[in-house]
Amino acid sequence: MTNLHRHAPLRVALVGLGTVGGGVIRLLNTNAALIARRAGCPVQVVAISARDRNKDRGVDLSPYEWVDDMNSLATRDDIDVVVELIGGSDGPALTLARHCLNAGKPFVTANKAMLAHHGLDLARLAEKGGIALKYEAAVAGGIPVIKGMREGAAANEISRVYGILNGTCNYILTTMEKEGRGFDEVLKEAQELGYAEADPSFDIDGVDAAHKLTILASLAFGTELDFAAVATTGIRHVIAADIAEAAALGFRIRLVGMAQNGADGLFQRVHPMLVPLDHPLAHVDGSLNAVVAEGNFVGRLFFQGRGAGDGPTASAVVADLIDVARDEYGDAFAMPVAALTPQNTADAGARVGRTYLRFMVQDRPGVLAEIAAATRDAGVSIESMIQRGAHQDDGVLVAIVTHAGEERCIRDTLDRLAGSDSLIGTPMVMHILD
Ligand SMILES: NC(=O)c1ccc[n+]([C@@H]2O[C@H](COP(=O)([O-])OP(=O)(O)OC[C@H]3O[C@@H](n4cnc5c(N)ncnc54)[C@H](O)[C@@H]3O)[C@@H](O)[C@H]2O)c1
Ligand SMILES: N[C@@H](CCO)C(=O)O
Ligand code: NA
Repeated sequence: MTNLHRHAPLRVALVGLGTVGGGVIRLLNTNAALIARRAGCPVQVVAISARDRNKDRGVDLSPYEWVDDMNSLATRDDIDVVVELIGGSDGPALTLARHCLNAGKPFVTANKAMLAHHGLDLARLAEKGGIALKYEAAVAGGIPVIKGMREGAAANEISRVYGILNGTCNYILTTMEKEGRGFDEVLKEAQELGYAEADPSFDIDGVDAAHKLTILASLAFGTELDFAAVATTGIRHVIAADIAEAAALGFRIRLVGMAQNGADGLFQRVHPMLVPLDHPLAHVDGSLNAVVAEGNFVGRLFFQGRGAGDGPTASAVVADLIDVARDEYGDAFAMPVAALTPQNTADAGARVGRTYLRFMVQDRPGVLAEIAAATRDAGVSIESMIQRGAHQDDGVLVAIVTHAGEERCIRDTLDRLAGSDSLIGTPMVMHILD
Protein backbone atom coordinates (compact mmCIF):
# COMPACT_ATOMS: atom_id res chain seq x y z
CA MET A 1 0.00 0.00 0.00
CA THR A 2 1.24 3.49 -0.76
CA ASN A 3 2.19 5.54 2.28
CA LEU A 4 0.02 8.64 2.05
CA HIS A 5 2.02 10.43 4.72
CA ARG A 6 4.72 12.87 3.76
CA HIS A 7 6.60 12.60 7.04
CA ALA A 8 7.35 10.34 9.98
CA PRO A 9 4.94 10.82 12.93
CA LEU A 10 5.06 14.09 14.83
CA ARG A 11 6.07 13.03 18.35
CA VAL A 12 4.37 15.17 20.98
CA ALA A 13 5.12 15.63 24.67
CA LEU A 14 2.11 16.85 26.63
CA VAL A 15 2.75 18.70 29.88
CA GLY A 16 -0.34 19.39 32.00
CA LEU A 17 -3.17 16.89 31.94
CA GLY A 18 -6.14 18.86 33.23
CA THR A 19 -9.19 20.06 31.32
CA VAL A 20 -7.31 20.99 28.16
CA GLY A 21 -4.64 18.26 28.31
CA GLY A 22 -7.35 15.60 28.63
CA GLY A 23 -9.20 17.17 25.71
CA VAL A 24 -6.10 17.06 23.53
CA ILE A 25 -5.62 13.33 24.16
CA ARG A 26 -9.28 12.61 23.41
CA LEU A 27 -9.24 14.68 20.24
CA LEU A 28 -6.02 13.14 18.91
CA ASN A 29 -7.45 9.67 19.54
CA THR A 30 -10.89 10.37 18.07
CA ASN A 31 -9.73 12.15 14.91
CA ALA A 32 -6.36 10.40 14.46
CA ALA A 33 -6.84 9.27 10.86
CA LEU A 34 -8.20 12.58 9.62
CA ILE A 35 -5.50 14.55 11.40
CA ALA A 36 -2.80 12.34 9.87
CA ARG A 37 -4.15 13.07 6.40
CA ARG A 38 -4.29 16.79 7.05
CA ALA A 39 -0.95 17.02 8.84
CA GLY A 40 0.84 14.79 6.35
CA CYS A 41 1.84 12.46 9.20
CA PRO A 42 0.34 10.89 12.31
CA VAL A 43 0.34 13.24 15.32
CA GLN A 44 1.14 11.09 18.33
CA VAL A 45 1.48 11.86 22.00
CA VAL A 46 4.48 9.88 23.18
CA ALA A 47 5.32 11.43 26.55
CA ILE A 48 3.26 13.10 29.28
CA SER A 49 3.99 14.99 32.46
CA ALA A 50 1.90 16.66 35.16
CA ARG A 51 2.02 17.28 38.88
CA ASP A 52 0.37 14.11 40.09
CA ARG A 53 1.03 10.84 38.34
CA ASN A 54 -1.63 8.89 40.19
CA LYS A 55 -4.63 11.15 39.68
CA ASP A 56 -7.53 9.62 37.75
CA ARG A 57 -8.07 11.88 34.74
CA GLY A 58 -10.75 9.85 33.01
CA VAL A 59 -8.45 9.08 30.05
CA ASP A 60 -6.22 6.06 29.55
CA LEU A 61 -2.66 7.29 29.99
CA SER A 62 -1.03 3.86 29.85
CA PRO A 63 0.15 4.20 26.22
CA TYR A 64 2.33 7.17 27.09
CA GLU A 65 5.69 7.47 28.78
CA TRP A 66 5.40 9.33 32.09
CA VAL A 67 8.15 11.90 32.57
CA ASP A 68 8.87 13.34 36.03
CA ASP A 69 11.28 16.05 34.95
CA MET A 70 9.32 18.02 32.35
CA ASN A 71 12.32 20.17 31.49
CA SER A 72 14.22 17.11 30.28
CA LEU A 73 11.79 17.04 27.32
CA ALA A 74 13.46 20.12 25.86
CA THR A 75 16.58 18.27 24.81
CA ARG A 76 15.17 14.88 23.88
CA ASP A 77 15.76 13.91 20.25
CA ASP A 78 12.75 11.61 20.25
CA ILE A 79 10.32 14.49 20.96
CA ASP A 80 9.43 16.85 18.11
CA VAL A 81 7.24 19.34 19.96
CA VAL A 82 6.31 20.16 23.56
CA VAL A 83 2.77 21.25 24.47
CA GLU A 84 2.44 23.24 27.69
CA LEU A 85 -1.00 23.08 29.35
CA ILE A 86 -0.08 23.85 32.95
CA GLY A 87 -0.90 27.56 33.16
CA GLY A 88 0.51 30.42 35.24
CA SER A 89 2.49 33.39 33.97
CA ASP A 90 5.71 32.41 35.69
CA GLY A 91 6.81 29.29 37.50
CA PRO A 92 7.09 25.87 35.84
CA ALA A 93 5.35 26.85 32.58
CA LEU A 94 7.79 29.69 31.90
CA THR A 95 10.81 27.60 32.88
CA LEU A 96 9.66 24.87 30.52
CA ALA A 97 9.04 27.36 27.69
CA ARG A 98 12.52 28.83 28.09
CA HIS A 99 14.16 25.42 28.20
CA CYS A 100 12.35 24.28 25.08
CA LEU A 101 12.85 27.42 23.01
CA ASN A 102 16.51 27.71 24.03
CA ALA A 103 17.01 24.10 23.00
CA GLY A 104 15.31 24.63 19.62
CA LYS A 105 12.26 22.56 20.52
CA PRO A 106 8.99 23.75 18.90
CA PHE A 107 6.56 24.85 21.58
CA VAL A 108 2.75 25.00 21.68
CA THR A 109 0.90 26.59 24.59
CA ALA A 110 -2.58 27.68 25.69
CA ASN A 111 -1.09 29.96 28.33
CA LYS A 112 -2.19 33.55 27.73
CA ALA A 113 -0.97 34.70 31.14
CA MET A 114 2.58 33.65 30.28
CA LEU A 115 2.42 35.19 26.81
CA ALA A 116 0.96 38.48 28.03
CA HIS A 117 3.86 38.87 30.44
CA HIS A 118 6.73 37.15 28.64
CA GLY A 119 5.53 36.82 25.04
CA LEU A 120 8.17 39.12 23.58
CA ASP A 121 11.06 37.31 25.27
CA LEU A 122 9.69 33.92 24.25
CA ALA A 123 9.13 35.11 20.66
CA ARG A 124 12.74 36.34 20.56
CA LEU A 125 13.95 32.88 21.62
CA ALA A 126 11.74 31.17 19.02
CA GLU A 127 13.00 33.57 16.36
CA LYS A 128 16.62 32.96 17.30
CA GLY A 129 16.11 29.21 17.04
CA GLY A 130 13.99 29.44 13.88
CA ILE A 131 11.29 27.34 15.56
CA ALA A 132 7.55 27.45 16.15
CA LEU A 133 5.96 29.20 19.10
CA LYS A 134 2.23 28.61 18.64
CA TYR A 135 -0.65 29.63 20.91
CA GLU A 136 -4.02 29.52 19.13
CA ALA A 137 -5.74 28.17 22.26
CA ALA A 138 -4.54 31.09 24.36
CA VAL A 139 -7.00 33.61 22.89
CA ALA A 140 -10.71 32.89 22.54
CA GLY A 141 -10.23 29.12 22.89
CA GLY A 142 -11.42 27.27 19.81
CA ILE A 143 -11.91 30.36 17.62
CA PRO A 144 -9.07 30.56 15.08
CA VAL A 145 -8.56 34.22 15.86
CA ILE A 146 -4.77 34.11 16.10
CA LYS A 147 -4.66 32.61 12.64
CA GLY A 148 -7.33 35.05 11.51
CA MET A 149 -5.40 38.09 12.69
CA ARG A 150 -1.87 36.85 11.91
CA GLU A 151 -2.71 35.54 8.47
CA GLY A 152 -6.20 36.30 7.22
CA ALA A 153 -6.24 39.99 8.17
CA ALA A 154 -2.49 40.57 7.72
CA ALA A 155 -2.90 42.94 4.77
CA ASN A 156 -5.09 45.39 6.67
CA GLU A 157 -4.57 48.45 8.78
CA ILE A 158 -6.69 47.55 11.82
CA SER A 159 -8.46 50.44 13.52
CA ARG A 160 -10.00 48.57 16.42
CA VAL A 161 -10.10 45.08 17.81
CA TYR A 162 -12.55 44.16 20.54
CA GLY A 163 -14.67 41.37 21.83
CA ILE A 164 -15.86 38.98 24.46
CA LEU A 165 -12.70 37.23 25.57
CA ASN A 166 -13.68 35.38 28.72
CA GLY A 167 -16.08 32.45 28.63
CA THR A 168 -16.51 32.31 32.39
CA CYS A 169 -17.69 35.93 32.65
CA ASN A 170 -19.91 35.58 29.63
CA TYR A 171 -21.44 32.44 31.08
CA ILE A 172 -22.04 34.20 34.40
CA LEU A 173 -23.52 37.37 32.87
CA THR A 174 -25.77 35.61 30.41
CA THR A 175 -26.97 32.98 32.90
CA MET A 176 -27.74 35.68 35.48
CA GLU A 177 -29.62 37.57 32.77
CA LYS A 178 -31.61 34.62 31.43
CA GLU A 179 -32.24 32.61 34.58
CA GLY A 180 -32.08 35.30 37.25
CA ARG A 181 -29.63 33.19 39.26
CA GLY A 182 -27.01 34.54 41.67
CA PHE A 183 -23.38 35.29 40.81
CA ASP A 184 -21.72 32.77 43.18
CA GLU A 185 -23.92 29.87 42.12
CA VAL A 186 -23.29 30.46 38.41
CA LEU A 187 -19.53 30.91 38.93
CA LYS A 188 -19.41 27.52 40.65
CA GLU A 189 -21.16 25.99 37.66
CA ALA A 190 -18.65 27.58 35.25
CA GLN A 191 -15.83 26.07 37.31
CA GLU A 192 -17.47 22.63 37.17
CA LEU A 193 -17.77 22.96 33.39
CA GLY A 194 -13.99 23.54 33.13
CA TYR A 195 -14.24 27.13 31.92
CA ALA A 196 -12.63 28.95 34.83
CA GLU A 197 -8.96 29.58 35.49
CA ALA A 198 -7.28 27.81 38.43
CA ASP A 199 -7.80 31.10 40.28
CA PRO A 200 -11.27 32.26 39.14
CA SER A 201 -10.56 35.83 40.25
CA PHE A 202 -8.49 36.04 37.05
CA ASP A 203 -11.73 35.49 35.15
CA ILE A 204 -14.14 37.65 37.12
CA ASP A 205 -11.72 40.54 37.67
CA GLY A 206 -11.02 40.76 33.94
CA VAL A 207 -7.35 39.75 34.18
CA ASP A 208 -7.71 36.76 31.87
CA ALA A 209 -9.45 38.90 29.25
CA ALA A 210 -6.68 41.49 29.65
CA HIS A 211 -4.06 38.80 28.99
CA LYS A 212 -5.85 37.90 25.77
CA LEU A 213 -6.36 41.51 24.74
CA THR A 214 -2.64 42.16 25.19
CA ILE A 215 -1.91 39.46 22.63
CA LEU A 216 -4.64 40.58 20.21
CA ALA A 217 -3.50 44.21 20.34
CA SER A 218 0.03 43.23 19.41
CA LEU A 219 -1.22 41.20 16.45
CA ALA A 220 -3.64 43.92 15.33
CA PHE A 221 -1.31 46.90 15.59
CA GLY A 222 2.21 45.50 15.33
CA THR A 223 2.97 46.83 18.79
CA GLU A 224 4.95 45.27 21.62
CA LEU A 225 2.82 43.39 24.11
CA ASP A 226 2.04 45.70 27.02
CA PHE A 227 -0.13 44.04 29.65
CA ALA A 228 0.51 46.81 32.18
CA ALA A 229 -1.18 49.31 29.87
CA VAL A 230 -4.54 47.48 29.88
CA ALA A 231 -7.00 49.24 32.20
CA THR A 232 -8.94 46.37 33.71
CA THR A 233 -12.27 46.15 35.53
CA GLY A 234 -14.12 42.89 36.02
CA ILE A 235 -17.75 41.96 36.64
CA ARG A 236 -17.73 41.64 40.44
CA HIS A 237 -19.71 44.85 40.91
CA VAL A 238 -22.34 44.21 38.26
CA ILE A 239 -25.57 43.54 40.16
CA ALA A 240 -28.79 41.93 38.97
CA ALA A 241 -30.41 45.39 38.93
CA ASP A 242 -27.80 46.61 36.39
CA ILE A 243 -28.66 43.70 34.13
CA ALA A 244 -32.37 44.50 34.47
CA GLU A 245 -31.91 48.25 33.90
CA ALA A 246 -29.67 47.64 30.92
CA ALA A 247 -32.37 45.39 29.45
CA ALA A 248 -35.03 48.04 30.08
CA LEU A 249 -32.86 50.54 28.21
CA GLY A 250 -32.27 48.18 25.26
CA PHE A 251 -28.83 46.80 26.15
CA ARG A 252 -27.11 43.67 27.39
CA ILE A 253 -24.07 43.72 29.66
CA ARG A 254 -20.94 42.01 28.39
CA LEU A 255 -17.32 42.03 29.58
CA VAL A 256 -15.59 43.59 26.59
CA GLY A 257 -11.87 43.85 25.88
CA MET A 258 -11.06 46.63 23.44
CA ALA A 259 -7.88 47.93 21.83
CA GLN A 260 -7.71 50.92 19.53
CA ASN A 261 -4.69 52.63 18.06
CA GLY A 262 -4.89 56.35 17.45
CA ALA A 263 -2.84 59.52 17.13
CA ASP A 264 -2.63 59.81 20.92
CA GLY A 265 -1.43 56.23 21.43
CA LEU A 266 -2.79 52.79 22.12
CA PHE A 267 -5.96 52.45 24.13
CA GLN A 268 -6.48 49.07 25.80
CA ARG A 269 -9.27 48.36 28.23
CA VAL A 270 -11.27 45.45 29.64
CA HIS A 271 -14.51 46.38 31.36
CA PRO A 272 -18.19 45.51 31.50
CA MET A 273 -20.02 47.45 28.80
CA LEU A 274 -23.59 47.99 27.73
CA VAL A 275 -23.98 46.49 24.29
CA PRO A 276 -26.94 47.61 22.15
CA LEU A 277 -29.25 44.77 21.20
CA ASP A 278 -28.60 45.35 17.51
CA HIS A 279 -24.85 44.71 17.93
CA PRO A 280 -23.77 41.10 17.31
CA LEU A 281 -21.89 40.96 20.64
CA ALA A 282 -25.23 41.28 22.45
CA HIS A 283 -26.14 37.83 21.11
CA VAL A 284 -22.96 36.04 22.16
CA ASP A 285 -24.13 33.87 25.04
CA GLY A 286 -22.77 31.34 27.53
CA SER A 287 -19.16 30.25 27.11
CA LEU A 288 -19.09 31.65 23.58
CA ASN A 289 -16.44 34.26 22.78
CA ALA A 290 -16.39 36.68 19.90
CA VAL A 291 -13.77 38.98 18.42
CA VAL A 292 -14.44 41.90 16.11
CA ALA A 293 -11.63 43.39 14.05
CA GLU A 294 -12.10 46.39 11.80
CA GLY A 295 -9.74 46.50 8.84
CA ASN A 296 -9.34 49.25 6.25
CA PHE A 297 -9.85 46.92 3.28
CA VAL A 298 -11.68 43.92 4.67
CA GLY A 299 -14.18 45.89 6.76
CA ARG A 300 -15.62 44.33 9.91
CA LEU A 301 -14.54 40.79 10.70
CA PHE A 302 -16.56 38.89 13.28
CA PHE A 303 -15.16 35.70 14.77
CA GLN A 304 -17.38 33.68 17.08
CA GLY A 305 -17.12 30.31 18.77
CA ARG A 306 -16.50 28.48 22.02
CA GLY A 307 -13.90 30.30 24.09
CA ALA A 308 -13.45 27.78 26.88
CA GLY A 309 -13.88 24.12 27.74
CA ASP A 310 -11.91 21.01 26.88
CA GLY A 311 -13.15 20.32 23.35
CA PRO A 312 -12.86 23.80 21.79
CA THR A 313 -9.53 24.51 23.46
CA ALA A 314 -8.12 21.15 22.40
CA SER A 315 -9.28 21.92 18.86
CA ALA A 316 -7.02 24.99 18.84
CA VAL A 317 -4.04 23.19 20.40
CA VAL A 318 -4.21 20.39 17.86
CA ALA A 319 -4.57 22.87 14.98
CA ASP A 320 -1.23 24.30 16.12
CA LEU A 321 0.28 20.80 16.17
CA ILE A 322 -0.93 20.26 12.61
CA ASP A 323 0.80 23.49 11.60
CA VAL A 324 4.00 22.29 13.27
CA ALA A 325 3.73 18.98 11.39
CA ARG A 326 3.23 20.86 8.12
CA ASP A 327 6.17 23.08 8.97
CA GLU A 328 3.84 26.05 8.60
CA TYR A 329 4.65 28.69 11.14
CA GLY A 330 6.13 32.15 11.15
CA ASP A 331 6.82 34.95 13.58
CA ALA A 332 4.82 34.42 16.76
CA PHE A 333 3.43 37.97 16.74
CA ALA A 334 3.06 38.29 12.96
CA MET A 335 6.37 40.09 12.39
CA PRO A 336 9.91 39.88 13.71
CA VAL A 337 10.13 41.08 17.31
CA ALA A 338 12.42 43.94 16.25
CA ALA A 339 9.69 45.24 13.92
CA LEU A 340 7.12 45.54 16.74
CA THR A 341 6.89 49.09 18.04
CA PRO A 342 6.42 50.36 21.60
CA GLN A 343 3.34 52.54 21.92
CA ASN A 344 2.22 55.35 24.24
CA THR A 345 -0.86 54.72 26.32
CA ALA A 346 -3.77 56.83 25.10
CA ASP A 347 -5.61 59.03 27.60
CA ALA A 348 -8.92 57.33 28.43
CA GLY A 349 -10.34 60.70 29.52
CA ALA A 350 -10.33 61.88 25.92
CA ARG A 351 -12.46 59.00 24.68
CA VAL A 352 -15.90 59.97 23.55
CA GLY A 353 -18.98 57.85 24.06
CA ARG A 354 -22.19 57.28 25.93
CA THR A 355 -22.11 56.04 29.50
CA TYR A 356 -24.42 54.24 31.92
CA LEU A 357 -24.23 55.47 35.51
CA ARG A 358 -26.00 53.68 38.34
CA PHE A 359 -26.32 55.17 41.79
CA MET A 360 -27.89 53.78 44.95
CA VAL A 361 -29.17 56.79 46.84
CA GLN A 362 -31.08 57.82 49.96
CA ASP A 363 -34.82 58.22 49.38
CA ARG A 364 -35.13 61.90 50.29
CA PRO A 365 -35.81 65.27 48.61
CA GLY A 366 -33.03 66.89 46.63
CA VAL A 367 -31.02 63.78 45.80
CA LEU A 368 -31.88 63.76 42.11
CA ALA A 369 -31.17 67.49 41.96
CA GLU A 370 -27.76 66.85 43.51
CA ILE A 371 -26.90 64.27 40.83
CA ALA A 372 -28.29 66.50 38.08
CA ALA A 373 -26.20 69.43 39.36
CA ALA A 374 -23.05 67.32 39.32
CA THR A 375 -23.67 66.23 35.73
CA ARG A 376 -24.48 69.80 34.71
CA ASP A 377 -21.33 71.21 36.32
CA ALA A 378 -19.19 68.46 34.78
CA GLY A 379 -20.66 69.11 31.33
CA VAL A 380 -22.42 65.74 31.07
CA SER A 381 -25.65 65.69 29.12
CA ILE A 382 -28.30 63.16 30.19
CA GLU A 383 -30.08 61.13 27.53
CA SER A 384 -32.35 59.12 29.83
CA MET A 385 -32.84 58.48 33.52
CA ILE A 386 -34.70 55.83 35.53
CA GLN A 387 -35.43 55.97 39.23
CA ARG A 388 -36.67 52.89 41.04
CA GLY A 389 -37.68 52.99 44.65
CA ALA A 390 -38.74 50.43 47.17
CA HIS A 391 -37.55 47.23 45.45
CA GLN A 392 -34.01 47.82 46.70
CA ASP A 393 -33.40 47.22 50.43
CA ASP A 394 -30.39 49.48 50.35
CA GLY A 395 -31.92 52.66 48.94
CA VAL A 396 -33.29 53.88 45.66
CA LEU A 397 -31.70 53.05 42.33
CA VAL A 398 -31.02 55.81 39.85
CA ALA A 399 -29.78 54.78 36.41
CA ILE A 400 -28.64 57.34 33.86
CA VAL A 401 -27.59 57.04 30.26
CA THR A 402 -25.61 60.03 29.01
CA HIS A 403 -25.30 61.51 25.57
CA ALA A 404 -21.90 61.00 23.92
CA GLY A 405 -19.23 62.98 25.70
CA GLU A 406 -15.66 62.79 26.91
CA GLU A 407 -15.00 60.24 29.62
CA ARG A 408 -13.12 62.84 31.67
CA CYS A 409 -16.49 64.55 32.27
CA ILE A 410 -17.90 61.34 33.73
CA ARG A 411 -14.95 61.15 36.11
CA ASP A 412 -15.55 64.80 37.01
CA THR A 413 -19.21 64.04 37.78
CA LEU A 414 -18.20 61.25 40.13
CA ASP A 415 -15.54 63.40 41.79
CA ARG A 416 -18.16 66.05 42.43
CA LEU A 417 -20.41 63.48 44.09
CA ALA A 418 -17.65 61.77 46.07
CA GLY A 419 -18.31 62.05 49.78
CA SER A 420 -21.98 63.01 49.31
CA ASP A 421 -24.07 61.42 52.05
CA SER A 422 -26.93 61.05 49.57
CA LEU A 423 -25.08 58.20 47.88
CA ILE A 424 -25.00 54.65 49.21
CA GLY A 425 -21.96 52.65 48.12
CA THR A 426 -19.90 53.25 45.00
CA PRO A 427 -21.64 54.31 41.78
CA MET A 428 -21.40 51.89 38.85
CA VAL A 429 -20.01 53.23 35.58
CA MET A 430 -20.28 51.27 32.33
CA HIS A 431 -19.56 52.69 28.93
CA ILE A 432 -21.81 51.91 25.98
CA LEU A 433 -20.39 50.11 22.98
CA ASP A 434 -20.83 52.00 19.73
N1 LIG B 1 -9.93 25.44 30.52
C1 LIG B 1 -10.11 26.19 29.45
O1 LIG B 1 -11.22 26.34 28.96
C2 LIG B 1 -8.94 26.89 28.82
C3 LIG B 1 -9.13 27.54 27.60
C4 LIG B 1 -8.04 28.18 26.98
C5 LIG B 1 -6.81 28.17 27.61
N2 LIG B 1 -6.67 27.54 28.81
C6 LIG B 1 -5.33 27.53 29.40
O2 LIG B 1 -4.85 26.20 29.33
C7 LIG B 1 -3.97 25.94 30.40
C8 LIG B 1 -4.46 24.73 31.17
O3 LIG B 1 -5.77 24.99 31.64
P1 LIG B 1 -6.68 23.83 32.25
O4 LIG B 1 -8.05 24.42 32.36
O5 LIG B 1 -6.49 22.56 31.53
O6 LIG B 1 -6.05 23.71 33.72
P2 LIG B 1 -6.19 22.50 34.76
O7 LIG B 1 -6.02 23.11 36.11
O8 LIG B 1 -7.40 21.71 34.49
O9 LIG B 1 -4.92 21.59 34.43
C9 LIG B 1 -3.62 21.98 34.71
C10 LIG B 1 -2.69 20.79 34.61
O10 LIG B 1 -1.35 21.23 34.87
C11 LIG B 1 -0.78 20.42 35.88
N3 LIG B 1 0.11 21.24 36.70
C12 LIG B 1 -0.23 22.32 37.46
N4 LIG B 1 0.86 22.78 38.08
C13 LIG B 1 1.89 21.98 37.73
C14 LIG B 1 3.25 21.94 38.06
N5 LIG B 1 3.77 22.81 38.92
N6 LIG B 1 4.00 20.98 37.52
C15 LIG B 1 3.47 20.08 36.67
N7 LIG B 1 2.19 20.07 36.30
C16 LIG B 1 1.41 21.00 36.84
C17 LIG B 1 -1.93 19.89 36.69
O11 LIG B 1 -1.53 18.67 37.33
C18 LIG B 1 -2.97 19.67 35.60
O12 LIG B 1 -2.73 18.43 34.99
C19 LIG B 1 -3.93 27.24 31.18
O13 LIG B 1 -2.86 28.03 30.72
C20 LIG B 1 -5.25 27.91 30.84
O14 LIG B 1 -5.21 29.31 30.99
C21 LIG B 1 -7.69 26.90 29.42
N1 LIG C 1 -10.93 30.86 31.88
C1 LIG C 1 -10.95 31.17 30.49
C2 LIG C 1 -10.60 29.95 29.69
C3 LIG C 1 -10.39 30.24 28.25
O1 LIG C 1 -9.21 30.97 28.05
C4 LIG C 1 -12.33 31.66 30.11
O2 LIG C 1 -13.25 31.54 30.92
O3 LIG C 1 -12.49 32.20 29.04
NA1 NA D 1 -8.13 30.75 19.56
